[in-house]
Amino acid sequence: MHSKDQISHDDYQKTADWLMSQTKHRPQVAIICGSGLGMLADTLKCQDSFAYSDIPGFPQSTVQGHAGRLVFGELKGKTCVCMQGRFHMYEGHSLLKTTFPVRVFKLLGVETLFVTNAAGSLADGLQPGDIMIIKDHVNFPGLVGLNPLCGPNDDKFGPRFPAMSGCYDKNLRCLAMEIAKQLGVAGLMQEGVYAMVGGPNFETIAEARLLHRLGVDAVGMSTAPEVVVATHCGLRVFGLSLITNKVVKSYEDSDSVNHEGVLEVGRLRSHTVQQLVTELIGRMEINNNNTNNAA
Ligand SMILES: O=P(O)(O)O[C@@H]1C[C@H](O)[C@@H](CO)O1
Ligand code: HPA
Repeated sequence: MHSKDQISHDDYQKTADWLMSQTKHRPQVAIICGSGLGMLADTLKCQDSFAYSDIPGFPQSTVQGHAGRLVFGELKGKTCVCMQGRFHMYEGHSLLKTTFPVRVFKLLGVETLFVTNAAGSLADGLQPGDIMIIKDHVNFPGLVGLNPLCGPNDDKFGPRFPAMSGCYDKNLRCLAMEIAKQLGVAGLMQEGVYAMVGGPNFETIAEARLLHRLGVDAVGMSTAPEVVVATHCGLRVFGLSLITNKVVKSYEDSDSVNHEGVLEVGRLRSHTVQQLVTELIGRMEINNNNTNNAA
């Protein structure tokens, strides 16, 4: 990794300190909103919000459907911070920039990270509009060395060789399914494996077939680097993929996916995703094992 790509502990701390000087909220939960899912942030009470362009050190969002605002507020008695817009590798950000907010959240005292994304389904049982609870991921860029943890390890955040088994918290996954039953939306939900590809192009048919054979249930262009960095620094993680399209796996199929269609399904399911996340945040216990929470 080139030294100009490095971000020092002080750089993260400066951004965290600036945010703490601008808001009284001390978040326990951080939520990253996927494409078309930014409305989650609108439900926070007593909001303080900041354009990414005003936050020292923050990258900028360039993708349609990612507003570029950090929103602090209360949800069901928990203090939250919500990213209305995330950063993707394909936008040209380094992976450390892509995941910059996650370490800032850690320094703000966050103990649980919620990640949401839009994804295409490979599993036959997952239809557009379904919601997949992420059980595990395949980090394709990571497997070939495109990993935000490459380069010198920052021991203050976590170990050189962090385990990734169990990185999607099992208790939260079970609670989410229980809540889905109570909300009457269990029929839309199942657990599955998410794979991150680099994008920005959608998959070829041969790539789709390969992913399917490898056991991938849904594919997207984000999330894995954020989860790797969150797990490295000890955050508990919960993830949801909104299935926005079926990935074309047949040469006979004339369908093709586009970003507008992805955003449209996001709008259609926004209410359900919002209900699920809100209930889950309300009912989950906070461990307060993030020592920075004293701030
Ligand atoms: O930010 P997410 O992962 O939800 O965005 C997905 C992947 C691409 O950025 C975009 C394609 O439509 O949606
Ligand atoms: N492939 C990759 N990323 C995506 C897709 C897809 O089919 N749908 C939404 N994000």
